[in-house]
Amino acid sequence: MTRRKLVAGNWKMHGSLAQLAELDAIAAAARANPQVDVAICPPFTLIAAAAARGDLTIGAQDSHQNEKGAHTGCVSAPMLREAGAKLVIVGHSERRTDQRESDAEVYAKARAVIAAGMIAIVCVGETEGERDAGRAAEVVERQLQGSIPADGTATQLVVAYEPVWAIGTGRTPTVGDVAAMHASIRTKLGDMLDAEAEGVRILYGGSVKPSNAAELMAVNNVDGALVGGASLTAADFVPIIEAAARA
Ligand SMILES: O=C[C@H](O)COP(=O)(O)O
Repeated sequence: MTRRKLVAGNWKMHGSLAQLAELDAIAAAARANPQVDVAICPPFTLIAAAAARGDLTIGAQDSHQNEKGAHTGCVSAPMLREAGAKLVIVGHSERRTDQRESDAEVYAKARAVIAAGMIAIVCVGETEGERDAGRAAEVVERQLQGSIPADGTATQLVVAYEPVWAIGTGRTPTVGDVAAMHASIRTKLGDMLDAEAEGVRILYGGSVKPSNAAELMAVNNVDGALVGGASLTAADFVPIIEAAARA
């Protein structure tokens, strides 16, 4: 099956109204490479302004699992959609660590995002210690089992494999390790989602740069990238979009 590649930028806790100027060149690259889906996920405060700027797909980095309620400081999926978000990252390893999010919470958040009519990008990935102990595949399988809503459709569900030790470090797994993990994720999705699994895009994330994007995007079952640091400027992000378009 042919899956459209998705290149999503996660700005994390970076950015400002002034930095939204970067989106113009990113949007131009998205228009020039229509075979690739492109998105930027800025902080909550910038979503509405980013979405109002033009036709680039804008996402969020987290969502609460409830539609509304007494949850000070939180933002719900319907609120994100109203602000202009079309997709939401859930279960990023930084939230699993910093906010101690469990698989069950990530599952509930993914369901809320899908129920609000958006795409959920569910993140999974092992720590360095887990990989060194030979437990990477087992850890990722457990995260998938606990975090992925089995009632989702392929069009509203994306998985991002992000080895924690590769995030922001400049280190990446070998192409062979990426291929093995993405194949194992595809198999697990098949067990959970039956035929729907073939359409689910599996992104690779963790130190994706212009210099390594082409080889990563060419790996079997790599359907795009979730990019952190290199998504902050058009100069770095556009070549990654172009590499995905060529893959
Ligand atoms: O969500 C993005 C990832 O955490 C990757 O971040 P990075 O590209 O800065 O390593």
